[in-house]
This record gives sequence, structure tokens and C-alpha cells, in this order.
Amino acid sequence: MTHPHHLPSVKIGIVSISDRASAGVYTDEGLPALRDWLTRALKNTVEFEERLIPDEQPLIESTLIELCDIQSCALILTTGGTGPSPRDVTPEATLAVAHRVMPGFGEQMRQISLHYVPTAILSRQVGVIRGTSLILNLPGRPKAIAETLEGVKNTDGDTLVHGIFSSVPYCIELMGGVYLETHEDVVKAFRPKKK
Ligand SMILES: Nc1ncnc2c1ncn2[C@@H]1O[C@H](COP(=O)(O)OP(=O)(O)OP(=O)(O)O)[C@@H](O)[C@H]1O
Ligand SMILES: Nc1nc2c(c(=O)[nH]1)N[C@H]1C(S)=C(S)[C@@H](COP(=O)(O)O)O[C@H]1N2
Repeated sequence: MTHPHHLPSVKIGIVSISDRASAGVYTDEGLPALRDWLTRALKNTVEFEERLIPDEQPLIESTLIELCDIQSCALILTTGGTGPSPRDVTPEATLAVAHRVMPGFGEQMRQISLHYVPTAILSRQVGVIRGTSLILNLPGRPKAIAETLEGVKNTDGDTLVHGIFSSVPYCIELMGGVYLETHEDVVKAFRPKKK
């Protein structure tokens, strides 16, 4: 077993996209929920780059580009702005800065979320790669963050539907990025056995 001090630290961008939270109408719960979940799930030390911004497509795009190209984040998680209302433009901004689309992340998140809300299909969330960064959109409701990352468990804690984070460490490894290890009680990282 690898011990945490042997693991590399990882830079992760977390972006809360909300008109009202960024204007101070309500307190942002997106960044704390992302930070808490990632700190609970990862054995690696995480260096966070945090951004709280309104639903403005050019600003979302420039924020994502900065986190990828200048900050070199291995992973960027956004929350908010994935629905069908006119100001929800997070997927458009994410696709606009994408080099490659990873459709499985959006598909799996909607599968997971259907176990929690019938309106799961209203989230247009996408997963993409830009350079050496993986960008994943999560829905805006703060409780949706743990739900989509962790998946669905029964009352004994057994996994019923895999959370998307199960695939993130292997994805980042295949992209040539850092080696991530998770706490299995939160989410088990799946890596196909080497031949
Ligand atoms: N950053 C946040 N902090 C706390 N609660 C949030 C946040 N973002 C969203 N929510 C809650 O989840 C609901 C759905 O999120 P959604 O992203 O659709 O927000 P919205 O209705 O477009 O408004 P806004 O962009 O002003 O947050 C919101 O109405 C709000 O109750
Ligand atoms: N896991 C989870 N997914 C969810 C939800 C939720 O509460 N939990 N809300 C849904 C709803 S009601 C909407 S409108 C869409 C888009 O949300 P967003 O605009 O806040 O990103 O996410 C959907 N996905």
C-alpha cells in the first residue's frame, strides 16, 4: 500500500457558477461542498484553486482556460449552470474550451442523479479534456456534488451505481497526469488490472 506522504500533491480547480452566490444574495455552498468532498475522498494532498463567478459564458471560459493553461490543474470541477434556464451556460463554456469530449461522464451523472431526482435529465453537464486537465460539470444544487461524485449506495454502504469519481484517477493517469488514491469508504478508484 502506498502511504499518503509518497503520493504527489495534486492541484484541483473548483469553480462555483452562480449569479446569486457570486452577488452575495446567498452564501455560496458550492465551493465548501467541493472542497470538503475532495479532501474526504483523496489520500493525495490537494492544492485548491477556487473561483466563484456569475453565469457569464466569456468569464466561465476565461476562468477554465486560466485553471488549465496557467494553473495546470489536473482536475477542474464546476458546479452550477447546467440546466435549461437561459442563464445556464456552463456546458457551452466548457465545450467551447474543450480539446476532447468525454461523453461518459455526463451520461453516468444523469444515471446516478435519476436515483435522487426525476429531473436529473434536465442537467446538460459535460466532461471534457483541455490539454492535461480534466474538466467536469456538476449540477448546482450543493447536495448534488457528493451524489454525482460518490454514486448511489445502499444502507450497508455497498455501491449500487458507481460515482463518476471512480473513473477519475485512471482517466488522469491515462492522460499522463498525477497518481491519485482515494479513501475506499468514500469512493473506490477503479483501475483495470495490468496484464
Ligand atoms: N453556489 C450555491 N450555493 C448555494 N446554493 C446554491 C448554489 N448554486 C445553486 N444553489 C441552489 O441550487 C438551486 C439550483 O441551482 P442553479 O444552478 O439552477 O441556480 P439558479 O437557479 O440558476 O440560480 P443562481 O445562478 O443564482 O444560483 C438554486 O436555486 C439554489 O437554491
Ligand atoms: N444529483 C443531482 N442531480 C441533479 C439535481 C439534484 O438535485 N441532484 N437537480 C437536477 C435539476 S432539478 C436540474 S434543473 C439540473 C440542472 O441544475 P443546475 O442548473 O443547478 O446545474 O440538475 C439536475 N441534476
